[in-house]
Amino acid sequence: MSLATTFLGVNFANPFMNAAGVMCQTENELTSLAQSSSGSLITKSCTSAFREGNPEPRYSKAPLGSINSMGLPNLGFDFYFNYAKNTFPSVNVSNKPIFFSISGLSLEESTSMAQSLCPLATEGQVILELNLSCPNVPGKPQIGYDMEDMDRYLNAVSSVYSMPFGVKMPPYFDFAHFDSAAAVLNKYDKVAFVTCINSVGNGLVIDIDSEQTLIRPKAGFGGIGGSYVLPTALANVNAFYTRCPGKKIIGCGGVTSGSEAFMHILAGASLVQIGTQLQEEGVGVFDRILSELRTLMEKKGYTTLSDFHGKLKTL
Ligand SMILES: CC(C)(C)CCc1c(C(=O)O)[nH]c(=O)[nH]c1=O
Repeated sequence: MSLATTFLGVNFANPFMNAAGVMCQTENELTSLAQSSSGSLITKSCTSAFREGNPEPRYSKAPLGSINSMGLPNLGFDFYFNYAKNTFPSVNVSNKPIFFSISGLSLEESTSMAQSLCPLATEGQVILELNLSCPNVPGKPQIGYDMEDMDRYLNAVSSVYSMPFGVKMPPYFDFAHFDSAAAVLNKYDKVAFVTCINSVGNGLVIDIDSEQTLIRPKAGFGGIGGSYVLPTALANVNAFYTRCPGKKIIGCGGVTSGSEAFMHILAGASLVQIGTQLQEEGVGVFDRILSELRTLMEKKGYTTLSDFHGKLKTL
């Protein structure tokens, strides 16, 4: 029985990692992930400069998951670049790969960061995940929801970034959108993987006792994660798995146990990110979910991930 897998030519001891944004903003958090049982890790989406982010409370647990409007708090590109280049190798006791998330506030900022990151990627030290939920100009929807802007973004990054990279996609809910988003991604061979999904945007969770919102920013509106989003996450994983045959899929959304991880892999995910459950449970979640997935595979007679990867059956 092995949970090992190869992704973009790199060996992973297991398919699990954190979702960008969760437990990956500071050096201590990143090192805690580096020394956890995860197969890999990813940094908090960064901007060029340090960002304070939104006023707290900006994250809250909710009955079936979580809500957040963090506002992109991060220590700035240089911090994560130096962490990946200099600090990570010294704390990476299990030689696990590290992903690097970028979310510039403009096409120019993201392109500039990608260009600066490229040397580290060519040395095989990082894998870029470009966050397409990044903000657009006010009045326009996030990049992932504007196909022309997404095309321009990928064209700009591809022209300065010489290595394969991936994109973090917002959730889609309409077959016309699965089709049009996949059509844009399939124009770029350098887009080697697609991470589905980011949080389901602008939900509203209400506390009935206080009659208040749970978070302060945006009048309580925020991205929804956790069990609430599992069916949408699985649909997006499978929709892009079938529409982008030349690309790998990373699944993210609603993974709280080995069962949901199994579903993501069955739907087409090669790696699986854990967000809300990691935030709530801590890094022990990786040990628990690894054990649960092993037990489930044993019960089903599977010995490797490829025995069931992408093999979802329809009726
Ligand atoms: C939502 C943005 C602030 C534009 C990007 C960062 C981000 C955040 C965040 O930092 O608020 N939260 C998420 O659930 N997903 C994200 O991609």
